[in-house]
Amino acid sequence: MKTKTAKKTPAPGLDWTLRPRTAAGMATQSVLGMTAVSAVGNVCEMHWALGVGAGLLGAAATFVTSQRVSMTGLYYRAACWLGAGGWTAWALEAGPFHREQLGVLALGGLAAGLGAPLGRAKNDEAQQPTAAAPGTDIVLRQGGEIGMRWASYIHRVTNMWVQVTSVQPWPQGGGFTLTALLPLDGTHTVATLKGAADRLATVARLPIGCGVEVALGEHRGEAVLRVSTVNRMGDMVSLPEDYSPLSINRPLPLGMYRDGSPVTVLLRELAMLVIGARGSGKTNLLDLLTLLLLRCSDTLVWHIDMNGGGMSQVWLHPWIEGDIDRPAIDWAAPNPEEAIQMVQIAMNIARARKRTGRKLKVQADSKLLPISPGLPEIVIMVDEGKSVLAPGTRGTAGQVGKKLEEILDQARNEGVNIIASGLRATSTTVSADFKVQCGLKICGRVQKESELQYLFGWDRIDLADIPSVGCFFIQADDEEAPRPFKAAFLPPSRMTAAAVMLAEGRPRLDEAAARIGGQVYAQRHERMRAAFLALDDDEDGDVLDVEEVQEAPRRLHSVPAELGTGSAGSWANPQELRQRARTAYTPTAAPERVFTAERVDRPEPAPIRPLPPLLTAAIRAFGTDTRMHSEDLAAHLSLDNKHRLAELLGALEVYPLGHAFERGGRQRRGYERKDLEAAARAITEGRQDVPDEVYAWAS
Ligand SMILES: Nc1ncnc2c1ncn2[C@@H]1O[C@H](COP(=O)(O)OP(=O)(O)OP(=O)(O)O)[C@@H](O)[C@H]1O
Repeated sequence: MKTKTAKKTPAPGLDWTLRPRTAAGMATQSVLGMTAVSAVGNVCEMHWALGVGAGLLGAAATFVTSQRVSMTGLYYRAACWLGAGGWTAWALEAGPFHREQLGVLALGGLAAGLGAPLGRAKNDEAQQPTAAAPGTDIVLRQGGEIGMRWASYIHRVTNMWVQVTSVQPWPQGGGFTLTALLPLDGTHTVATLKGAADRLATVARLPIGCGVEVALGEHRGEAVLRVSTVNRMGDMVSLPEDYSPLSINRPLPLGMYRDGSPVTVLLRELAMLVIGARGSGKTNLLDLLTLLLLRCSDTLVWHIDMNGGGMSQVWLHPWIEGDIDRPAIDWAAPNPEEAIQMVQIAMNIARARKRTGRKLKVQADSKLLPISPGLPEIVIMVDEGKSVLAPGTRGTAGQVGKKLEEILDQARNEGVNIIASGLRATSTTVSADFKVQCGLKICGRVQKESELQYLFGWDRIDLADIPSVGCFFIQADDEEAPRPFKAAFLPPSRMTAAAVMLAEGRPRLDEAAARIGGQVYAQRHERMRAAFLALDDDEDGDVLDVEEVQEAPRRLHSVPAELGTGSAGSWANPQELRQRARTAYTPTAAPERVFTAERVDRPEPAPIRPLPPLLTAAIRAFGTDTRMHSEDLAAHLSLDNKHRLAELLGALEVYPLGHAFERGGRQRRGYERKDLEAAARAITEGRQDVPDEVYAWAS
């Protein structure tokens, strides 16, 4: 009786090509070919020199055209050509089919056949057919045992037999990428495999945090499966200490996929929606996005967080404390009144740019308004969006929500974009329209799997793929399955240091837009300072007073290790951790006040030490370059000469590079930007003293 499987297995077709399959076949074909050529040559009375010429030509061509062949292989191939040429010349001269000639030919053919492995190209071996899956006709040309096993899993789950063409282990281990050809009968598409990804992970018994990601290969009949076999989602992805300029026109790095490749987002083109329950790592992700946008020399960051401006506080801290003159966040709205003014002005700016941007687009031959430091993008980041994004929200918050939808609809091209975040993804927290307008969707742990389905419009997503805090799914294309990734971790101390270093160099709103903003925009910093200082007063009163701060270290000892500095790999379910933290923090003296885990998780930032103006000016002088000659830097800082520069920077333990480098056609010694940035960090973190003479420098 024929089984269903047998019906689906493609019948092997006849192969009419003359390509030899084995070494013996190749030797036999060559011997027969030479015999035939010499017979025809004798009939046509060809000169014996033709045989010699063909042999020499073939040997020479071997050295020129052979790829991935070892030296021994090249000599082997050349020897075959010379042997064949010599024998053919002999046969042309003496006439074919003498007994000695045929004997020599047979011996030569045997020797060539035995030596064939020497001449094989380096990956030929891998292309040899390996064993077929038991009971099937499939031939796994590559992929070996793993490929066979996965072809069998795929068959078990989808009832289709694929041909695995390669299995490539990931460079850093922890999984492999498998490429497979789908059956030629057209009964299945890559979508079948996409829909079966979580079942495949189950059948393969992959560990928690591991899974299968399916993508289209080089053509419609090829599928690529990224299979993770070691849970790397618990690893900490640390952020390189780099504050060099970026651009909103280029992809920005957010973290790492399971296969170790970077996750990047192109925010010039797409709005973003970030969803995650409390404790999912959403705040860290928003902080990371803020940092990346602050590094963009062509982007202004506007924050809306109507729940007390929490998203902006650490970033504004050095400015509120008077350590820097300009806030890193260009505009922060901690209440609905400020937020509505912000979104109205943003929309007005977009409308004006629509009218005036035509020429710029034509000049730049671009459909999108060309964004640059002189015409910056405005990115409005909205945290805890439920209060504004939920359909039916009334009052000022509701108006803010409507305006944000309008911006999403109409302003992206004109360089006004939105990153919104919320705790839940349901039809009552984020409207379907808003969701659709956000081309980039990111979701961390949420209360229900149905929220993932609502957000991504994708049926089979498993929360087991994002097992720990800081893990998210990302989707930039509704047709593609969301991919799990681990966000890079940004410690709060790095945020304050970055705010100090980046604030001064932030771009300014273009004049036309600033005019539209009028007095409301011009006076935003006064209102921000007053609003955030008022929030400080509220918080101090409600949450933590001085005695409690002194009490806190004693209570901290009872916090579960996972919430301290323990390794990320050991994190348990975030909800559970938060519950345990709450228990550990239940105060004995004042039961009505409960210190939440957030307090523990987000320690107060270290005190900021002002950066010497000399250093900030020097860092700015590099622009987008990484190195600068000493003479140029000294001139930029209006210093008498490079020796004075060396004295002042040397006092901050910043020294010129030990070798000369080329800039502007000249080879000179000079400084590296990252050394100056490291000194700035050391100063803000209190590791480096600043002598008075360095502070005394004025531009
Ligand atoms: N990508 C990450 N890698 C490692 N640790 C992280 C990561 N993201 C967050 N954490 C840690 O997890 C804890 C919770 O993170 P975070 O505050 O970002 O969560 P949240 O979802 O915003 O929660 P809440 O809304 O309560 O603030 C923090 O202590 C933070 O140190």
